[in-house]
Amino acid sequence: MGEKDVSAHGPFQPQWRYGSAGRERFLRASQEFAEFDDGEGLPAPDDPWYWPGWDGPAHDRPQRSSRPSSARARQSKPPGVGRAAGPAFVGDEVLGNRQEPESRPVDHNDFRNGTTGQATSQMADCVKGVLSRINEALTKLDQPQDWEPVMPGIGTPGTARAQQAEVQSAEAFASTRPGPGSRLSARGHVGAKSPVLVTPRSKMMWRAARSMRFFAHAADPAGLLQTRRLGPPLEKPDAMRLLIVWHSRTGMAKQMAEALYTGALKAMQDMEAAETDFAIDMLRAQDAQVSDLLSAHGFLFCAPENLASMSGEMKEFFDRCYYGALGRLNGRPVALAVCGGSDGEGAANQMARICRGWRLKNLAVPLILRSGAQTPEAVAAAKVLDTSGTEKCMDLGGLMAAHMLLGVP
Ligand SMILES: Cc1cc2nc3c(=O)[nH]c(=O)nc-3n(C[C@H](O)[C@H](O)[C@H](O)COP(=O)(O)O)c2cc1C
Repeated sequence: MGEKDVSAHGPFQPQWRYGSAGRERFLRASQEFAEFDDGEGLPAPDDPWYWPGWDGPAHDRPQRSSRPSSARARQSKPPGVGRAAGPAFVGDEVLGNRQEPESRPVDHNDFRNGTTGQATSQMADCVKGVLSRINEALTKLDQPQDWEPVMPGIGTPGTARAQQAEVQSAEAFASTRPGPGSRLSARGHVGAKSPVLVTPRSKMMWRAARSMRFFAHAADPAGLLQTRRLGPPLEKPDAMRLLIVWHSRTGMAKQMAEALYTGALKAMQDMEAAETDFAIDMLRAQDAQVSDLLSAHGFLFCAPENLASMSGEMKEFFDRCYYGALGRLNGRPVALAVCGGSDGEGAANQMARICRGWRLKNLAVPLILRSGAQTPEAVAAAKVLDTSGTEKCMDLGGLMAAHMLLGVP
């Protein structure tokens, strides 16, 4: 069978499948459609919305039958009213924007007025109402810092307020965290200098960080495994470091630590080591952190004996840092200096045992100096380190510095 020759049938002719009755129905439907779509709102030839092929402007066309169409009958509209008078969209009904056709301004070229503009302002009012109701509910619930409805463009109910609430909640959280971690307060998150845009994403990130801190806090509530440096960055971060940690109540151990420092510095100068190559950090026990231990290559611990033990503050330093540094200091050199009234062995043994736990290499037997204080008055009095004691401490400090600078294994 050959290919069908469509040209043989001439131009396209609609085939009325249902005969004259079907054709009648089609024409009636077409007319109803034209009636429904026609009206005052139709474009004129000089209208930018007018396009060629349209069957001319409304006034050129024959008047339609005044018989209301079935569509109009359903909508109970007055006859002769065009499309613009009908409900523009369902939002009009919802927002109560329905107006009588005569009073309703229609300008298809100006979307700021007429249907679109009115509906938009109505919607904005509606949203504002919803936001104010949310605010009201939150105030009743007394948790405004957890939810802050913000809608840009139609009035932001206080970005500054949201920031303030966030800072408050963060500070409240930070204040509940004991230990060194509390210094990492919310100030780092919401800085006072730079403005912070509170967005859903920033809130999400902040809450995620808070959750992580919460779980970290739950896993290590006392901060015993805290290794991050708190405070200013290290000076000379690339240098070899000698760390002197000390505590003193009446001044003797402090002078011993200073003599240790002087001796180490002198050895460094004698060996012509550059300042950039060798750093000596002297920290009071309460200020020393795990990060200080980890960044040091050698240690001098100096403390008095109190009640046959090392002093409480020195013990607190070891307690606080022991597990955070455990296994990370192996093989580094250490030397101990202790002062006592008549003894000092107990404190020296305790510190030496801790250093063994850290697997530090003991460079010398503990230096123990005795002040001879026996009475309460003598114990409470300020101490002065004599020349002999100073020299011994300087020798120990110099020994440690030389050992480190020579790189003795
Ligand atoms: C509460 C207290 C307890 C002390 N217990 C001892 C002790 O058990 N054995 C000892 O030899 N000296 C003891 N002393 C004396 C101090 O160790 C001594 O005065 C030391 O020089 C103090 O060092 P500092 O000046 O650095 O604080 C004690 C002192 C105080 C205040």
